[in-house]
Amino acid sequence: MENYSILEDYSVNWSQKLGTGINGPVRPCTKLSTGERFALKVLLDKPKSQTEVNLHVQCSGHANIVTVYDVYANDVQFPGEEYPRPRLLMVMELMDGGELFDRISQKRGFTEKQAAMYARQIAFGIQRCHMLNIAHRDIKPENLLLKDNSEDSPVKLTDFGFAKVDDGNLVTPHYTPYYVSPQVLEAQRQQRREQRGIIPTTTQYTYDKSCDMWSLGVVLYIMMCGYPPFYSETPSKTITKDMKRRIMAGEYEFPSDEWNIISRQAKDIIKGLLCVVASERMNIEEFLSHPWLQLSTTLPNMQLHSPSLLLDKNSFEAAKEAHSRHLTELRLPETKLTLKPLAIVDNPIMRKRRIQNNESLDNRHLVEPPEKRRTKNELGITCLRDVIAHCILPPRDESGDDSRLCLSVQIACQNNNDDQLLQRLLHRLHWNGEIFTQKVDRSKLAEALAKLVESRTRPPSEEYLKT
Ligand SMILES: Nc1ncnc2c1ncn2[C@@H]1O[C@H](COP(=O)(O)OP(=O)(O)OP(=O)(O)O)[C@@H](O)[C@H]1O
Repeated sequence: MENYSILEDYSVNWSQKLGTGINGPVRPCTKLSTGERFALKVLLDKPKSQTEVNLHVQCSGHANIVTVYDVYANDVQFPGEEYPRPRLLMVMELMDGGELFDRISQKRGFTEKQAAMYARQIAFGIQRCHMLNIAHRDIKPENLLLKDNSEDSPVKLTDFGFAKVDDGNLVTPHYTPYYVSPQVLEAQRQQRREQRGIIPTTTQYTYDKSCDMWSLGVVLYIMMCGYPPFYSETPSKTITKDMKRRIMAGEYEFPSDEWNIISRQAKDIIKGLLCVVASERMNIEEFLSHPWLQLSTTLPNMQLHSPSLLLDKNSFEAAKEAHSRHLTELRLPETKLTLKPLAIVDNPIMRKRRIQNNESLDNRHLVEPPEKRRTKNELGITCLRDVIAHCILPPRDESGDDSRLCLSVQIACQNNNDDQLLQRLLHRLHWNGEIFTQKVDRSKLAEALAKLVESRTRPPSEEYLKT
């Protein structure tokens, strides 16, 4: 990143726009030393933009990702502004060919084979991101640009404004049941509970990479037929309730008017992508090795209907808008609330419930009935699992220290207060009852707790049952 003025290296055409997004126009610029033309994206210098630039730079340098050449941190004052503001100026390769779908709409004789060629290129771009453990999270027609106006121009992925390092992805093939670590199973178990909405947990999980695959499915579907898989009967710019229900239920069709000329393999690959259950959705490697993408395969040479249908600007705009909204919803889990375990909640409703359950303070000295002890044990285990999950997938907004982990351990201790094994294993990891006095090895902690949970959840042996 350079701190000196961009104008020492480039001349910027501030009045021309190559395109406009939420961050304002992308403008053309020319390198002074070579006369070469580039595209300039200007972002307010904020943490979110720094992440965008960072992740884009990391993924850059691949044939199917728009290359970032230079980044400048300059104070820039635009007309109407009272003072210059710190901005990041990202110099990217110039994509002169426009958006992929605009090109397709102009094509005569667009075939399945050509669609497969584009799909492969988009997938290579996604593969690059996923290999770096980066989820793009905004794969949509507007972010698929063509290098130039030639027939064989490559398509490239751009706009890393929603990209993030995907540290919570549990659905890649590395987690096949045979190789899965207990920690991952633990986290998956918790995630399933969370998805069913049964028990609120303190940890968040994401399926970001698999969201990219879903989006790829939508893009591919549109490329094949010209309309989106999930649409509302009355075209609207927002995502309707009915559309949402269909998306959630994975209800889409291959209407015969457009799809009867399309191969079974193409439909098969789309089904693999538009699979509602994220863990069963095709991942990028599976996608790229699918027979439909092996260009040696003989694909129907029929002219697809998509170009003519994409020409209907109104319905295409509505489809793009709806897909964008769905992407926003897919990204929403980040803002989920975190809730306290029930055991430590102390509010009037909980107090009343406890009294109704004969758990009032007066009764505390009484020996608890066995089923209540079992519930207590379950609660203790849940808290231990919360700690394990915290170690494996720390909450996104966790600060650099262990304070939230310590809180989670304290809660687990309170709910497992008669467990000597727990006390001993924590002691070995330098737990003083409140904090870890040395930097704790989270994977060791998770592993030790997983063993403890396992020992407490193992069914009684047959021998024991006989007595
Ligand atoms: N490298 C490029 N070369 C040519 N045009 C570009 C380039 N990058 C972006 N554009 C054009 O500018 C538009 C906006 O770019 P981009 O999507 O990166 O901006 P954004 O402000 O993040 O937009 P969004 O609203 O999609 O999040 C693109 O849709 C495209 O038309």
